[in-house]
Amino acid sequence: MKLLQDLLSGRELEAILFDLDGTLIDSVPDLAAALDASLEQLNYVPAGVNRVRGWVGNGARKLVQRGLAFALEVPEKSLDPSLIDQLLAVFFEHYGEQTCEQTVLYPGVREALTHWHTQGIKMACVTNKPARFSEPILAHFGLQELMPVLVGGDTLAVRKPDPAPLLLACEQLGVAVANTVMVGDSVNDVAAARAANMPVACVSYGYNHGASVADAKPDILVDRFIDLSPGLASSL
Ligand SMILES: O=C(O)COP(=O)(O)O
Ligand SMILES: [Mg+2]
Repeated sequence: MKLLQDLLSGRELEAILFDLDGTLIDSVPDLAAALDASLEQLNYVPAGVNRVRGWVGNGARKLVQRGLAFALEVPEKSLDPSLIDQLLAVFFEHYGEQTCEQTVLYPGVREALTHWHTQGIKMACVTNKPARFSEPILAHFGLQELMPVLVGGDTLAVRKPDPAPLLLACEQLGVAVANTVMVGDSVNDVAAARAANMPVACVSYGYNHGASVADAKPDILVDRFIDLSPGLASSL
C-alpha cells in the first residue's frame, strides 16, 4: 500500500492540505436541511438530502444554484441571477444557524490528524465552503489547534479546481509546495492538486457529484480516513 510519504519521491513530507466537506466532515445533513428550509421559505419544493449530496463541492452559490434549477425544473444556465442571490442570502441565514447540528467528523479523522500533528507535520484546510462557516466548524470539532490555516471558498477570488487556494495554504503554513500533499474527496481536489503540481490522495466515501472519485485518478484512494496513516490504523 502506498503512503502519503511515498508520493514525494524521497522528499520529506512537510505538510498535508485537507478538503473539508466529504473528507473531514459529513456535512450534507445540515447543508440539505438549510437548503430545504431556504427553498421552502421562498415557496419552492425541497430537494432532499440525497440530491444535495450530489450538489456539494463547488461552493455555496453553486449549491443553491443547483437547488433552484431543480425546484424550477430549468437548466442552471437559464436561471435569473437575482433569484440565485435571493436564495443564497436565505441559505446563508439558515446554514449559519445550523452548521453543526447533524454534522459529524468521519471516523478516524481526529486520531489521524492528532497523529500527524505529533509528528510535526503541518496541516491546513482548503475548502470551497465560505470561511465564515468553515471556521466555526473547525473550532466546534477542536481542529483549529491541529490545523491553524484555513483557506475558504471566498478567501480568494478563485476556488478549487484552481490551484491558488492550495498555493496560498502552503505559503501561510510556510512550507514548500513540493513537500506537500493534498487530501480530498472530489474531482475538484484532484484537479487543483494537479494544477499546483502536488500529489493527491482521495477518500472514496465523500461527495463527488454522484460519480466515483477513482475516475479522477488520484495517486492514492482509500476507503477509510485512517488508511492514510497505515501505521496508526494497525495500532488502533
Ligand atoms: O462546496 C462546498 O461548500 C464544500 O466544498 P469542499 O468539499 O471543498 O469542502
Ligand atoms: Mg469535498
